[in-house]
Amino acid sequence: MKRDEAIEFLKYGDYKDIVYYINIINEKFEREYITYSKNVFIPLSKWCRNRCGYCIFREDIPHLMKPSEVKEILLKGDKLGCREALFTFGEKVDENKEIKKVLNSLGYNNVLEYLYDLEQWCLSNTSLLPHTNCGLLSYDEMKMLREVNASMGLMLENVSERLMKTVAHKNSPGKDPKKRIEMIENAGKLKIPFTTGLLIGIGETEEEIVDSLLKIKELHDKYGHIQEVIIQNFKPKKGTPMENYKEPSPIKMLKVIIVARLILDNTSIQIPPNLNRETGQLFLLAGVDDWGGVSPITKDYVNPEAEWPEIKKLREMTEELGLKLKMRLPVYDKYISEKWLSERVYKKIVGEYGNKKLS
Ligand SMILES: O=c1nc2n(C[C@H](O)[C@H](O)[C@H](O)CO)c3cc(O)ccc3cc-2c(=O)[nH]1
Ligand SMILES: C[C@H]1O[C@@H](n2cnc3c(N)ncnc32)[C@H](O)[C@@H]1O
Ligand code: MET
Ligand code: SF4
Repeated sequence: MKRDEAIEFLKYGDYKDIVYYINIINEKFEREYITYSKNVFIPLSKWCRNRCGYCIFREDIPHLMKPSEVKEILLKGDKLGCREALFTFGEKVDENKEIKKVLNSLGYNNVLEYLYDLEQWCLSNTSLLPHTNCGLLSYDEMKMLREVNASMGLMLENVSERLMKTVAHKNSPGKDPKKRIEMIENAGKLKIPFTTGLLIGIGETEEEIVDSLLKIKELHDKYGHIQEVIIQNFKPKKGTPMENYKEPSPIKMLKVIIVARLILDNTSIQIPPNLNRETGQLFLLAGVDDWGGVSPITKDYVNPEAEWPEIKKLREMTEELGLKLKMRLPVYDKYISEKWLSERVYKKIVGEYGNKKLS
């Protein structure tokens, strides 16, 4: 889909245009399965150097989870059949002096050394595979974490520089699209299976949505590492600067998903089911093929009000459309190879799941 056509459709497309494109999508993209990843969410620290206008996750208190707390969640998740350890936390939390002190007392110089140790422990002691999404990282930092991660992620959010001056990102230097694009590009150079995505409804224009998708496509064409793109709908949170902003309508989301599907070719498109309880099922009609991480024990700390549907419910929602629900690992099947994974993670996956079917 060309840029102009996509913008025109997002702005003026009516019900006939929507049906027209949905038909094209379903002729072109055959699907049998909709995937999800059974995970535990580990919010290592909620302090963050940024202050995004939409974020309820961030806390001023400089807190860091203890090793014992992290291990307890990992072991509990392991017992319940989870296969992903999602480490999502504030950006550059060791810029905070008190967090730095705690890290030093644990014997670490910085938070990524601590994270590496926890992820290493996770690989050695559980069947879970780490996925890190903690904001901006340098080339060398990602190179180090690649050893112990099955995949990593960073939301582009949007390619718009303009948003850096609005309530969404004016207090968040880490949301500068130049820096985010650089990190996604570095992940490609390092051959890290990568998750990125857009946050829809934070004051962006239709042009900016299309340009963000085209940028992700460009990076993927160059490196082949984007395993999935999350189309995340903004949900207003009480007490945040954007609490009175409207969330995107279901039709807006449907149109963005259509455009994403037609721009991104075969890259998976993820819709979080807890943020789209009523509408998620309809989005499958437009080419969504992944429900993302779903947890039986931990909440979505980024959207704490939005409960996870049970796997049983997710299966019903999927099967009603004649599709099948399939569990995946945090790394998509097509990236499970020595090219895309460290020796350690690759061997763990092949050894542990090689002859077993995930259900
Ligand atoms: O529970 C959540 N999981 C989130 N995840 C987890 C995601 O659903 C899975 O971890 C990946 O699909 C890997 O399996 C993210 C992962 C990223 O790399 C980037 C952004 C997100 C955003 C969220 C989120 O808001 N809530
Ligand atoms: C982890 C990811 O969660 C998203 N995120 C942060 N706050 C919100 C919100 N209020 N609604 C929906 N998504 C949000 C951002 O895109 C971030 O990168
Ligand atoms: N703080 C990181 C970011 O916004 C991780 C997700 S938000 C909790 O990129
Ligand atoms: S969305 Fe991420 S970067 Fe922004 S304030 Fe929240 S934790 Fe920090």
